[in-house]
Amino acid sequence: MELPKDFTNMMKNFLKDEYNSFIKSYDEKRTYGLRINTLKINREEFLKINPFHLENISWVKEGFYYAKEDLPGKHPYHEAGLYYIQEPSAMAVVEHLDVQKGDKVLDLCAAPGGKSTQIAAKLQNTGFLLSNELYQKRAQILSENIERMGISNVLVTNETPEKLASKFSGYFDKVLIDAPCSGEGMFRKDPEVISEWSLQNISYASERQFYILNSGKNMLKCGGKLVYSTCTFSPEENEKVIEKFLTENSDFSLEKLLRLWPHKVKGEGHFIAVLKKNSDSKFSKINKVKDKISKSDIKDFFKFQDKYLNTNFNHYFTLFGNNLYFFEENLDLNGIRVIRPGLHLGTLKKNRFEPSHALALHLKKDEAKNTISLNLKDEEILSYLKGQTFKFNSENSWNLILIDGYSIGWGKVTDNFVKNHYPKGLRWT
Ligand SMILES: C[S@@+](CC[C@H](N)C(=O)[O-])C[C@H]1O[C@@H](n2cnc3c(N)ncnc32)[C@H](O)[C@@H]1O
Repeated sequence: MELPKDFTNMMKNFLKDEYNSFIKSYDEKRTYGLRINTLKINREEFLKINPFHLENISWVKEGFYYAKEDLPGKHPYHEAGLYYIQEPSAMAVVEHLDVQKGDKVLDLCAAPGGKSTQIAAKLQNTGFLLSNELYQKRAQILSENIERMGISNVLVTNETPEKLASKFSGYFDKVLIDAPCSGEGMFRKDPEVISEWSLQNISYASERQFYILNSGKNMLKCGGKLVYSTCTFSPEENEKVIEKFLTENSDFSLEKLLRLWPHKVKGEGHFIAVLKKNSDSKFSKINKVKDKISKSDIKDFFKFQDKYLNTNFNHYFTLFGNNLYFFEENLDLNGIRVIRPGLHLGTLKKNRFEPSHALALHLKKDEAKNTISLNLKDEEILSYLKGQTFKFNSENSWNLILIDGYSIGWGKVTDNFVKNHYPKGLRWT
Protein backbone atom coordinates (compact mmCIF):
# COMPACT_ATOMS: atom_id res chain seq x y z
CA MET A 1 0.00 0.00 0.00
CA GLU A 2 1.43 3.35 -1.04
CA LEU A 3 1.28 5.86 1.80
CA PRO A 4 2.01 9.64 1.75
CA LYS A 5 5.64 10.46 2.56
CA ASP A 6 4.58 13.09 5.10
CA PHE A 7 2.52 10.44 6.87
CA THR A 8 5.32 7.87 7.07
CA ASN A 9 7.78 10.57 8.27
CA MET A 10 5.37 11.72 10.94
CA MET A 11 4.80 8.16 12.16
CA LYS A 12 8.55 7.39 12.12
CA ASN A 13 9.18 10.37 14.39
CA PHE A 14 6.37 9.40 16.70
CA LEU A 15 6.77 5.63 16.92
CA LYS A 16 10.57 5.34 16.61
CA ASP A 17 11.50 1.62 17.14
CA GLU A 18 7.95 0.50 16.70
CA TYR A 19 7.59 2.13 13.32
CA ASN A 20 8.56 -0.92 11.26
CA SER A 21 5.95 -3.18 12.82
CA PHE A 22 3.37 -0.42 12.47
CA ILE A 23 4.04 0.11 8.78
CA LYS A 24 4.00 -3.65 8.09
CA SER A 25 0.42 -3.78 9.36
CA TYR A 26 -0.62 -1.95 6.17
CA ASP A 27 0.33 -5.05 4.16
CA GLU A 28 -2.03 -7.18 6.20
CA LYS A 29 -5.72 -7.67 5.51
CA ARG A 30 -8.23 -5.39 7.19
CA THR A 31 -10.47 -6.77 9.91
CA TYR A 32 -14.27 -7.05 9.90
CA GLY A 33 -16.48 -6.84 12.97
CA LEU A 34 -20.07 -7.04 14.11
CA ARG A 35 -21.61 -6.38 17.51
CA ILE A 36 -24.68 -8.23 18.79
CA ASN A 37 -27.56 -5.87 19.54
CA THR A 38 -28.45 -6.88 23.09
CA LEU A 39 -31.61 -4.78 22.92
CA LYS A 40 -32.99 -7.54 20.71
CA ILE A 41 -31.03 -10.71 21.44
CA ASN A 42 -28.42 -11.79 23.96
CA ARG A 43 -25.03 -13.17 23.05
CA GLU A 44 -25.86 -16.80 23.88
CA GLU A 45 -29.10 -16.80 21.92
CA PHE A 46 -27.36 -15.24 18.93
CA LEU A 47 -24.60 -17.84 19.00
CA LYS A 48 -27.26 -20.59 18.81
CA ILE A 49 -28.59 -19.21 15.50
CA ASN A 50 -25.36 -17.65 14.21
CA PRO A 51 -24.88 -18.31 10.48
CA PHE A 52 -21.39 -16.69 10.24
CA HIS A 53 -17.74 -17.57 10.97
CA LEU A 54 -17.36 -15.64 14.21
CA GLU A 55 -14.36 -15.14 16.44
CA ASN A 56 -14.44 -13.26 19.78
CA ILE A 57 -13.14 -9.70 20.03
CA SER A 58 -11.35 -9.69 23.36
CA TRP A 59 -12.33 -6.15 24.44
CA VAL A 60 -16.10 -6.35 23.81
CA LYS A 61 -18.21 -9.25 25.02
CA GLU A 62 -20.80 -8.75 22.29
CA GLY A 63 -18.22 -8.07 19.56
CA PHE A 64 -17.02 -10.60 16.97
CA TYR A 65 -14.77 -10.72 13.93
CA TYR A 66 -16.49 -12.21 10.92
CA ALA A 67 -15.07 -13.55 7.67
CA LYS A 68 -15.26 -11.25 4.65
CA GLU A 69 -17.29 -13.82 2.68
CA ASP A 70 -19.99 -13.92 5.41
CA LEU A 71 -21.51 -10.68 4.06
CA PRO A 72 -23.59 -10.04 7.22
CA GLY A 73 -24.82 -6.71 5.77
CA LYS A 74 -27.02 -8.66 3.37
CA HIS A 75 -28.74 -11.06 5.72
CA PRO A 76 -32.29 -11.13 7.15
CA TYR A 77 -30.85 -10.98 10.71
CA HIS A 78 -29.24 -7.65 9.77
CA GLU A 79 -32.63 -6.31 8.70
CA ALA A 80 -34.06 -7.52 12.02
CA GLY A 81 -31.41 -5.44 13.83
CA LEU A 82 -29.80 -8.43 15.57
CA TYR A 83 -26.33 -6.91 15.11
CA TYR A 84 -24.50 -3.81 13.96
CA ILE A 85 -21.50 -3.97 11.62
CA GLN A 86 -18.70 -2.05 13.32
CA GLU A 87 -14.95 -1.88 13.01
CA PRO A 88 -13.49 -3.95 15.90
CA SER A 89 -11.28 -1.29 17.52
CA ALA A 90 -14.11 1.28 17.28
CA MET A 91 -16.08 -1.01 19.63
CA ALA A 92 -13.58 -0.26 22.42
CA VAL A 93 -14.60 3.39 22.76
CA VAL A 94 -18.01 2.96 24.42
CA GLU A 95 -16.56 0.30 26.74
CA HIS A 96 -14.62 3.16 28.37
CA LEU A 97 -17.59 5.52 28.69
CA ASP A 98 -18.89 3.57 31.70
CA VAL A 99 -22.55 3.86 30.65
CA GLN A 100 -24.91 2.91 33.48
CA LYS A 101 -28.64 2.23 33.23
CA GLY A 102 -30.56 5.47 33.75
CA ASP A 103 -27.70 7.70 32.53
CA LYS A 104 -28.28 10.73 30.36
CA VAL A 105 -25.78 10.36 27.54
CA LEU A 106 -24.77 12.65 24.70
CA ASP A 107 -23.13 11.32 21.54
CA LEU A 108 -22.12 14.57 19.88
CA CYS A 109 -20.67 13.29 16.58
CA ALA A 110 -22.84 10.26 16.09
CA ALA A 111 -23.38 9.30 12.43
CA PRO A 112 -23.60 6.63 11.16
CA GLY A 113 -24.39 5.36 14.64
CA GLY A 114 -21.94 2.62 15.66
CA LYS A 115 -21.28 4.10 19.06
CA SER A 116 -24.81 5.43 19.64
CA THR A 117 -26.29 1.99 19.05
CA GLN A 118 -23.69 0.53 21.43
CA ILE A 119 -24.55 3.12 24.11
CA ALA A 120 -28.27 2.39 23.61
CA ALA A 121 -27.65 -1.32 24.14
CA LYS A 122 -25.95 -0.50 27.44
CA LEU A 123 -28.83 1.78 28.52
CA GLN A 124 -31.38 -0.98 27.71
CA ASN A 125 -34.05 1.63 26.98
CA THR A 126 -33.54 3.37 30.34
CA GLY A 127 -32.22 6.92 30.77
CA PHE A 128 -31.84 8.96 27.65
CA LEU A 129 -29.49 9.23 24.69
CA LEU A 130 -29.11 12.35 22.62
CA SER A 131 -27.53 11.31 19.38
CA ASN A 132 -26.39 14.26 17.29
CA GLU A 133 -24.93 14.69 13.82
CA LEU A 134 -23.95 17.95 12.14
CA TYR A 135 -24.65 16.97 8.54
CA GLN A 136 -28.25 16.36 7.63
CA LYS A 137 -27.74 13.48 5.19
CA ARG A 138 -25.58 11.67 7.72
CA ALA A 139 -28.14 12.40 10.45
CA GLN A 140 -30.76 10.59 8.32
CA ILE A 141 -28.52 7.52 8.05
CA LEU A 142 -27.98 7.68 11.80
CA SER A 143 -31.72 7.83 12.33
CA GLU A 144 -32.28 4.78 10.10
CA ASN A 145 -29.71 2.78 12.03
CA ILE A 146 -31.31 3.80 15.32
CA GLU A 147 -34.62 2.53 13.92
CA ARG A 148 -33.17 -0.79 12.73
CA MET A 149 -31.77 -1.48 16.18
CA GLY A 150 -35.21 -0.97 17.80
CA ILE A 151 -34.13 1.83 20.15
CA SER A 152 -36.83 3.90 21.90
CA ASN A 153 -35.08 6.26 24.36
CA VAL A 154 -33.13 8.30 21.85
CA LEU A 155 -33.51 11.73 20.34
CA VAL A 156 -31.69 12.19 17.03
CA THR A 157 -30.75 15.80 16.37
CA ASN A 158 -29.00 17.64 13.55
CA GLU A 159 -27.26 20.51 15.34
CA THR A 160 -23.99 22.32 15.80
CA PRO A 161 -22.20 21.50 19.06
CA GLU A 162 -22.52 25.09 20.32
CA LYS A 163 -26.27 25.16 19.74
CA LEU A 164 -26.69 22.02 21.84
CA ALA A 165 -24.35 23.47 24.47
CA SER A 166 -26.57 26.54 24.78
CA LYS A 167 -29.52 24.29 25.62
CA PHE A 168 -28.02 21.41 27.62
CA SER A 169 -25.55 23.03 30.01
CA GLY A 170 -24.44 20.63 32.78
CA TYR A 171 -27.07 18.13 31.72
CA PHE A 172 -25.40 14.83 30.82
CA ASP A 173 -23.78 12.11 32.94
CA LYS A 174 -21.66 10.98 30.00
CA VAL A 175 -20.53 12.72 26.83
CA LEU A 176 -18.91 11.00 23.87
CA ILE A 177 -16.96 12.98 21.29
CA ASP A 178 -15.97 10.59 18.53
CA ALA A 179 -14.44 13.41 16.58
CA PRO A 180 -14.15 13.85 12.81
CA CYS A 181 -10.49 13.20 11.98
CA SER A 182 -8.00 12.60 9.19
CA GLY A 183 -8.91 8.88 9.32
CA GLU A 184 -5.47 7.28 9.24
CA GLY A 185 -7.05 4.19 10.77
CA MET A 186 -9.25 3.93 7.66
CA PHE A 187 -6.43 3.50 5.15
CA ARG A 188 -6.78 -0.30 4.91
CA LYS A 189 -10.56 -0.12 4.90
CA ASP A 190 -11.01 2.71 2.43
CA PRO A 191 -7.93 3.64 0.34
CA GLU A 192 -9.75 6.76 -0.88
CA VAL A 193 -9.05 8.33 2.52
CA ILE A 194 -5.33 8.18 1.62
CA SER A 195 -5.82 10.52 -1.33
CA GLU A 196 -7.52 13.09 0.92
CA TRP A 197 -4.80 12.96 3.58
CA SER A 198 -2.40 15.92 4.09
CA LEU A 199 -0.54 17.61 6.94
CA GLN A 200 -2.72 20.65 6.33
CA ASN A 201 -5.85 18.55 6.88
CA ILE A 202 -4.42 17.32 10.16
CA SER A 203 -4.05 20.92 11.39
CA TYR A 204 -7.54 21.74 10.23
CA ALA A 205 -8.94 18.60 11.89
CA SER A 206 -7.20 19.31 15.20
CA GLU A 207 -8.67 22.84 15.36
CA ARG A 208 -12.12 21.44 14.72
CA GLN A 209 -11.61 18.71 17.33
CA PHE A 210 -10.63 21.29 19.91
CA TYR A 211 -13.69 23.38 19.14
CA ILE A 212 -16.03 20.36 19.45
CA LEU A 213 -14.40 19.32 22.72
CA ASN A 214 -14.89 22.82 24.10
CA SER A 215 -18.60 22.72 23.31
CA GLY A 216 -18.98 19.22 24.68
CA LYS A 217 -17.38 20.02 28.04
CA ASN A 218 -20.18 22.43 29.01
CA MET A 219 -22.86 19.81 28.64
CA LEU A 220 -21.33 17.49 31.22
CA LYS A 221 -22.38 17.33 34.89
CA CYS A 222 -19.88 17.61 37.72
CA GLY A 223 -18.35 14.15 38.19
CA GLY A 224 -19.41 13.17 34.69
CA LYS A 225 -17.21 11.38 32.14
CA LEU A 226 -16.22 12.61 28.73
CA VAL A 227 -14.64 10.26 26.23
CA TYR A 228 -12.77 11.77 23.30
CA SER A 229 -11.85 9.39 20.51
CA THR A 230 -10.58 9.34 16.93
CA CYS A 231 -9.73 6.69 14.36
CA THR A 232 -6.48 8.43 13.46
CA PHE A 233 -2.88 8.18 14.67
CA SER A 234 -1.37 11.67 14.36
CA PRO A 235 -0.48 13.01 17.84
CA GLU A 236 -1.66 16.46 16.76
CA GLU A 237 -5.25 15.17 16.61
CA ASN A 238 -4.96 13.07 19.75
CA GLU A 239 -2.53 13.67 22.66
CA LYS A 240 -1.95 17.31 21.63
CA VAL A 241 -5.69 18.09 21.60
CA ILE A 242 -6.08 16.57 25.06
CA GLU A 243 -2.96 18.33 26.43
CA LYS A 244 -4.20 21.70 25.21
CA PHE A 245 -7.67 21.03 26.56
CA LEU A 246 -6.36 20.08 30.01
CA THR A 247 -4.10 23.14 30.12
CA GLU A 248 -7.07 25.40 29.49
CA ASN A 249 -9.59 23.46 31.63
CA SER A 250 -8.14 22.73 35.04
CA ASP A 251 -11.52 21.46 36.21
CA PHE A 252 -11.01 18.35 34.03
CA SER A 253 -8.70 15.47 34.87
CA LEU A 254 -7.38 12.73 32.63
CA GLU A 255 -8.46 9.28 33.80
CA LYS A 256 -7.15 7.15 30.97
CA LEU A 257 -5.38 7.47 27.66
CA LEU A 258 -5.40 4.53 25.34
CA ARG A 259 -4.08 3.66 21.91
CA LEU A 260 -5.24 0.64 19.94
CA TRP A 261 -2.55 0.12 17.32
CA PRO A 262 -3.11 -2.01 14.22
CA HIS A 263 0.27 -3.72 14.76
CA LYS A 264 -0.64 -4.65 18.34
CA VAL A 265 -4.31 -5.60 18.21
CA LYS A 266 -6.50 -7.17 15.54
CA GLY A 267 -8.28 -3.99 14.44
CA GLU A 268 -7.77 -0.82 12.42
CA GLY A 269 -6.69 1.33 15.39
CA HIS A 270 -8.19 3.98 17.66
CA PHE A 271 -7.31 6.70 20.14
CA ILE A 272 -9.34 6.99 23.35
CA ALA A 273 -9.03 9.56 26.16
CA VAL A 274 -11.27 9.42 29.23
CA LEU A 275 -11.72 12.73 31.05
CA LYS A 276 -13.57 13.54 34.26
CA LYS A 277 -15.21 16.84 35.06
CA ASN A 278 -14.60 18.11 38.59
CA SER A 279 -16.63 21.32 38.56
CA ASP A 280 -20.23 22.36 38.14
CA SER A 281 -21.54 23.94 34.98
CA LYS A 282 -24.66 25.96 35.39
CA PHE A 283 -27.35 23.29 35.09
CA SER A 284 -29.89 24.19 32.44
CA LYS A 285 -33.17 22.93 33.58
CA ILE A 286 -34.84 21.82 30.38
CA ASN A 287 -38.45 22.76 30.66
CA LYS A 288 -40.88 19.94 30.61
CA VAL A 289 -43.61 20.59 28.12
CA LYS A 290 -47.15 19.65 28.94
CA ASP A 291 -48.49 16.83 26.81
CA LYS A 292 -50.22 19.00 24.26
CA ILE A 293 -51.90 16.09 22.62
CA SER A 294 -55.18 15.01 24.12
CA LYS A 295 -56.02 11.33 24.24
CA SER A 296 -58.93 11.95 21.89
CA ASP A 297 -56.55 13.33 19.21
CA ILE A 298 -54.83 9.98 19.07
CA LYS A 299 -57.73 7.69 19.90
CA ASP A 300 -57.01 5.58 16.80
CA PHE A 301 -53.58 4.82 18.18
CA PHE A 302 -55.09 3.67 21.49
CA LYS A 303 -57.58 1.49 19.61
CA PHE A 304 -54.66 -0.07 17.73
CA GLN A 305 -52.72 -0.53 20.95
CA ASP A 306 -55.65 -2.25 22.72
CA LYS A 307 -56.34 -4.53 19.80
CA TYR A 308 -52.82 -5.51 18.73
CA LEU A 309 -50.27 -4.88 21.48
CA ASN A 310 -49.54 -6.48 24.83
CA THR A 311 -47.59 -3.42 25.94
CA ASN A 312 -48.65 0.13 26.77
CA PHE A 313 -47.33 3.45 25.54
CA ASN A 314 -49.00 6.02 27.78
CA HIS A 315 -46.86 9.15 27.60
CA TYR A 316 -45.26 11.36 26.24
CA PHE A 317 -46.49 11.78 22.73
CA THR A 318 -45.34 14.14 19.98
CA LEU A 319 -47.03 14.66 16.65
CA PHE A 320 -44.91 15.69 13.65
CA GLY A 321 -47.65 16.21 11.08
CA ASN A 322 -49.54 12.92 11.26
CA ASN A 323 -46.56 11.00 12.61
CA LEU A 324 -46.86 9.95 16.22
CA TYR A 325 -43.77 9.55 18.42
CA PHE A 326 -43.28 8.34 21.97
CA PHE A 327 -40.58 9.44 24.38
CA GLU A 328 -40.18 8.76 28.11
CA GLU A 329 -39.33 12.41 28.88
CA ASN A 330 -41.29 15.48 27.84
CA LEU A 331 -38.43 17.85 27.12
CA ASP A 332 -38.96 21.22 25.52
CA LEU A 333 -36.76 21.01 22.43
CA ASN A 334 -37.85 24.30 20.98
CA GLY A 335 -35.15 25.68 18.65
CA ILE A 336 -33.34 22.37 18.21
CA ARG A 337 -33.42 20.57 14.84
CA VAL A 338 -34.85 17.19 15.78
CA ILE A 339 -34.74 14.38 13.25
CA ARG A 340 -36.29 11.67 15.44
CA PRO A 341 -38.10 12.75 18.63
CA GLY A 342 -38.16 9.27 20.19
CA LEU A 343 -39.80 6.07 19.02
CA HIS A 344 -41.89 6.48 15.88
CA LEU A 345 -45.13 4.66 16.69
CA GLY A 346 -46.87 5.21 13.38
CA THR A 347 -49.10 7.44 11.31
CA LEU A 348 -52.57 8.74 12.00
CA LYS A 349 -54.61 8.15 8.86
CA LYS A 350 -58.27 9.00 8.33
CA ASN A 351 -60.07 7.09 11.13
CA ARG A 352 -57.28 4.54 11.57
CA PHE A 353 -53.72 4.17 12.79
CA GLU A 354 -50.94 2.59 10.77
CA PRO A 355 -48.05 1.22 12.84
CA SER A 356 -44.49 2.12 11.84
CA HIS A 357 -41.55 -0.05 10.93
CA ALA A 358 -39.70 1.46 13.92
CA LEU A 359 -42.42 0.15 16.25
CA ALA A 360 -42.19 -3.32 14.69
CA LEU A 361 -38.42 -3.42 15.21
CA HIS A 362 -38.79 -2.20 18.78
CA LEU A 363 -41.35 -4.85 19.80
CA LYS A 364 -40.42 -8.22 21.25
CA LYS A 365 -42.44 -11.19 20.04
CA ASP A 366 -44.58 -11.33 23.22
CA GLU A 367 -45.49 -7.66 22.91
CA ALA A 368 -47.66 -8.22 19.83
CA LYS A 369 -50.96 -10.08 20.01
CA ASN A 370 -50.66 -11.53 16.48
CA THR A 371 -47.43 -12.80 15.03
CA ILE A 372 -46.34 -14.67 11.92
CA SER A 373 -43.33 -16.80 12.76
CA LEU A 374 -40.93 -17.46 9.92
CA ASN A 375 -37.60 -19.25 9.91
CA LEU A 376 -34.49 -18.35 7.98
CA LYS A 377 -35.15 -21.33 5.69
CA ASP A 378 -38.75 -20.33 4.87
CA GLU A 379 -39.12 -18.89 1.38
CA GLU A 380 -41.68 -16.40 2.76
CA ILE A 381 -38.87 -14.48 4.48
CA LEU A 382 -37.33 -13.61 1.12
CA SER A 383 -40.78 -12.77 -0.30
CA TYR A 384 -41.35 -10.51 2.68
CA LEU A 385 -38.02 -8.69 2.30
CA LYS A 386 -38.73 -8.23 -1.41
CA GLY A 387 -42.04 -6.57 -0.60
CA GLN A 388 -44.19 -9.41 -1.96
CA THR A 389 -47.41 -10.81 -0.50
CA PHE A 390 -47.72 -14.40 0.70
CA LYS A 391 -50.46 -16.68 1.91
CA PHE A 392 -51.29 -16.95 5.59
CA ASN A 393 -54.55 -18.27 6.99
CA SER A 394 -55.87 -16.07 9.74
CA GLU A 395 -58.56 -13.50 10.34
CA ASN A 396 -57.92 -9.99 9.00
CA SER A 397 -55.43 -8.33 11.39
CA TRP A 398 -52.07 -6.60 11.85
CA ASN A 399 -49.31 -9.14 12.50
CA LEU A 400 -45.75 -8.74 13.68
CA ILE A 401 -43.52 -10.73 11.30
CA LEU A 402 -40.87 -12.68 13.18
CA ILE A 403 -37.71 -14.27 11.89
CA ASP A 404 -36.58 -17.05 14.23
CA GLY A 405 -38.51 -15.23 16.97
CA TYR A 406 -37.23 -11.66 16.29
CA SER A 407 -39.35 -8.90 14.82
CA ILE A 408 -38.54 -7.74 11.32
CA GLY A 409 -41.65 -5.75 10.25
CA TRP A 410 -45.44 -5.63 9.92
CA GLY A 411 -47.76 -7.59 7.71
CA LYS A 412 -51.48 -6.99 7.44
CA VAL A 413 -53.49 -10.13 6.85
CA THR A 414 -56.39 -9.51 4.49
CA ASP A 415 -58.41 -12.44 3.10
CA ASN A 416 -55.69 -14.94 4.03
CA PHE A 417 -52.91 -12.99 2.29
CA VAL A 418 -50.22 -11.01 4.05
CA LYS A 419 -50.14 -7.49 2.69
CA ASN A 420 -46.54 -6.42 2.86
CA HIS A 421 -45.62 -3.43 5.07
CA TYR A 422 -41.85 -3.77 4.77
CA PRO A 423 -40.75 -0.19 3.87
CA LYS A 424 -40.28 0.36 0.14
CA GLY A 425 -36.83 1.92 0.57
CA LEU A 426 -35.53 -1.15 2.40
CA ARG A 427 -36.86 -3.84 0.10
CA TRP A 428 -34.47 -6.35 -1.38
CA THR A 429 -34.17 -6.47 -5.15
C1 LIG B 1 -15.81 9.69 13.32
S1 LIG B 1 -17.34 10.17 12.73
C2 LIG B 1 -18.44 9.53 13.94
C3 LIG B 1 -18.65 8.05 13.87
C4 LIG B 1 -19.73 7.59 14.81
N1 LIG B 1 -19.45 8.01 16.17
C5 LIG B 1 -19.92 6.10 14.79
O1 LIG B 1 -19.44 5.41 15.69
O2 LIG B 1 -20.60 5.62 13.88
C6 LIG B 1 -17.40 11.87 13.08
C7 LIG B 1 -18.72 12.55 12.75
O3 LIG B 1 -18.64 13.93 13.15
C8 LIG B 1 -19.34 14.71 12.21
N2 LIG B 1 -18.84 16.12 12.26
C9 LIG B 1 -18.09 16.76 11.36
N3 LIG B 1 -17.85 18.04 11.74
C10 LIG B 1 -18.47 18.21 12.91
C11 LIG B 1 -18.61 19.30 13.79
N4 LIG B 1 -18.04 20.47 13.53
N5 LIG B 1 -19.35 19.12 14.89
C12 LIG B 1 -19.91 17.92 15.16
N6 LIG B 1 -19.80 16.85 14.36
C13 LIG B 1 -19.10 16.99 13.25
C14 LIG B 1 -19.06 14.02 10.90
O4 LIG B 1 -20.04 14.35 9.94
C15 LIG B 1 -19.07 12.55 11.28
O5 LIG B 1 -20.33 11.98 11.08
